[in-house]
Amino acid sequence: MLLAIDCGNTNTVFSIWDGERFIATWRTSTEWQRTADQYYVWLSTLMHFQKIEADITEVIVSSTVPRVVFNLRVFADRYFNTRPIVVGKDGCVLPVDVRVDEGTAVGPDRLVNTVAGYNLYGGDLIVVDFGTATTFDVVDTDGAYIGGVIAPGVNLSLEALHQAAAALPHVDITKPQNVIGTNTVACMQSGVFWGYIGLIKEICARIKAEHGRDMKVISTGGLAPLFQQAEALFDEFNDDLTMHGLVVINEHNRKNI
Ligand SMILES: Nc1ncnc2c1ncn2[C@@H]1O[C@H](COP(=O)(O)OP(=O)(O)OP(=O)(O)O)[C@@H](O)[C@H]1O
Ligand SMILES: CC(C)(CO)[C@@H](O)C(=O)NCCC(=O)O
Ligand SMILES: [K+]
Repeated sequence: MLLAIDCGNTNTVFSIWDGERFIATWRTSTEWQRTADQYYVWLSTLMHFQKIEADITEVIVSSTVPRVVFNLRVFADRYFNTRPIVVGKDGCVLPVDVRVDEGTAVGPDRLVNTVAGYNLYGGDLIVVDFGTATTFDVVDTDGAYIGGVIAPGVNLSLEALHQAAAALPHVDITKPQNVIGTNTVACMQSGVFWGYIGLIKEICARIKAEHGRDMKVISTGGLAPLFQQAEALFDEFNDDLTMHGLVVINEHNRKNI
């Protein structure tokens, strides 16, 4: 079975793929100090608790945080006796082209989303991922990653207001009833929520105009449904998009060996 690991700047997700479906998914915070042994204690405890008996023989990693990769390599080697495939590193071939400025290190999560989007929905896509940052990945007709947009994440925007202004509290995102807030929290939620609706609409419209072809908009990440509920911004929502991309890239590389 395959263990797929998606490390974001905030959270790391582990999923076990049995060849047909994901039989389990667990989430932990991303901490570069965590050792191989700590990963194993955490993972084996959860597997035991949920009575999951998986014979893990393959590991694939996508990490937006370079420092965690070393310990995840040790983890795969020590506990599953396998060399992991690491997206964006030597030994990992992508099934799609990457057409960006020379020397640009595209976030591996964006490459994985591109592969997943093309595999599931075909070419000419905008993939919107609501993580620490909100990214828009543009997928060409042939599946190539051809660039995109990086915007501050939703929670990051709220946190930045709180950090920078003494009188602004810590606030969670929600869909406000009105645009005109009548208290501080409602004003902040309105700014970020409706500001984000505008940001998504404007960026997608401009990408479509620049690309000059019809495009589907695919969303992923926990916050996508919140925005979709206010306006039909996305053609599809797929919460497992990144994990699906890791499975596709793993199969592509194991075949190529
Ligand atoms: N309604 C909601 N209100 C506030 N936060 C939410 C809501 N729904 C989901 N979330 C948050 O969204 C997060 C899931 O997003 P996702 O996994 O895509 O990004 P992340 O793990 O936070 O970022 P990264 O991948 O960059 O580490 C969860 O951590 C959760 O806290
Ligand atoms: C933009 C993030 C932080 C989103 O997770 C990640 O994809 C990243 O660190 N990217 C590197 C720069 C780039 O993708 O062009
Ligand atoms: K993510």
